[in-house]
Amino acid sequence: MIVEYIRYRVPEERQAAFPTDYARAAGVLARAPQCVDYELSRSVDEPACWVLRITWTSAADHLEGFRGGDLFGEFLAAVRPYVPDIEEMRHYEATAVRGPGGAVPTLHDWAGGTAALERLTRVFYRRVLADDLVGPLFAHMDDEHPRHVAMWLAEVFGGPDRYTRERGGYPAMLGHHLGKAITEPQRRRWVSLLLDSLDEAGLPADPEFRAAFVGYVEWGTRLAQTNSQPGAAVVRAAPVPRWGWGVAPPWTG
Ligand code: HEM
Repeated sequence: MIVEYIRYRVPEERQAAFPTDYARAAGVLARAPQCVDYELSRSVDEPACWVLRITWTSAADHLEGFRGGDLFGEFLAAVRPYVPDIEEMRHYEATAVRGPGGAVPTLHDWAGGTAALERLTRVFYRRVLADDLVGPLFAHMDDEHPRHVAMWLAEVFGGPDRYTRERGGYPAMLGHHLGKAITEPQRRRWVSLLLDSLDEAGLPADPEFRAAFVGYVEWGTRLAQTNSQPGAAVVRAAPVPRWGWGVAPPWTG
């Protein structure tokens, strides 16, 4: 993906029409398969200055696919009056310097920290061991297993990266599932036992937290199940995933 920034300084006489014309152009971007997303912002310090950010699937897709395609004529018709007002038009590549700020709590902190996740996994594995369908898979598990899984969840949910530093990170976690041949009924039981444990462990019950939690667990268990099949083609090295709030950040009233 590549990000294009277009900076405009729009003279007084064209400022009123600019947002309306760009709303028309945005309708074209919304239909363009090369466009991932876009955002137009206006400067509060200098209201004549506007910045349009467009994320394209690639620079070539923008320059050849979009500009050479059927939609470009319609796009250009909407923005042509403002071409002389462009001060900068460049493609930028994202760097590793990125991440969420402190304004939105991590799922780890919202859950109550690592202590809350340890409470959850203690309750969960008690239920797991008593379960006829998944219990036998865990018959030989270590006493520390619940704490290790809490450590994994803590890292995934934006807490300390202790599973990576102390337990071998993603490759180690993958290794625990290889060859286990987890079935779909077993995966589903694992998920429902974990979800049933949330209330008993006293984790937050707000819709946003529970939706994010379910999203991760559904994703993670499907990967674990796929990777556990004999002969599965697995991704052997990867960082521990980091899971966020998705489209519904925490409701703070
Ligand atoms: C989000 C999904 C999952 C996560 C985050 C997860 C996490 C983990 C972690 C971190 C370990 C290693 C613990 C350690 O370092 O000691 C592990 C081991 C294991 N997991 Fe999972 N797991 C998931 C899904 C599943 C599912 C769906 C099953 C089966 C129904 C399963 C069965 C096992 C088994 C059998 C082990 C090894 C137990 C032993 O040591 O004997 N996991 N899991």
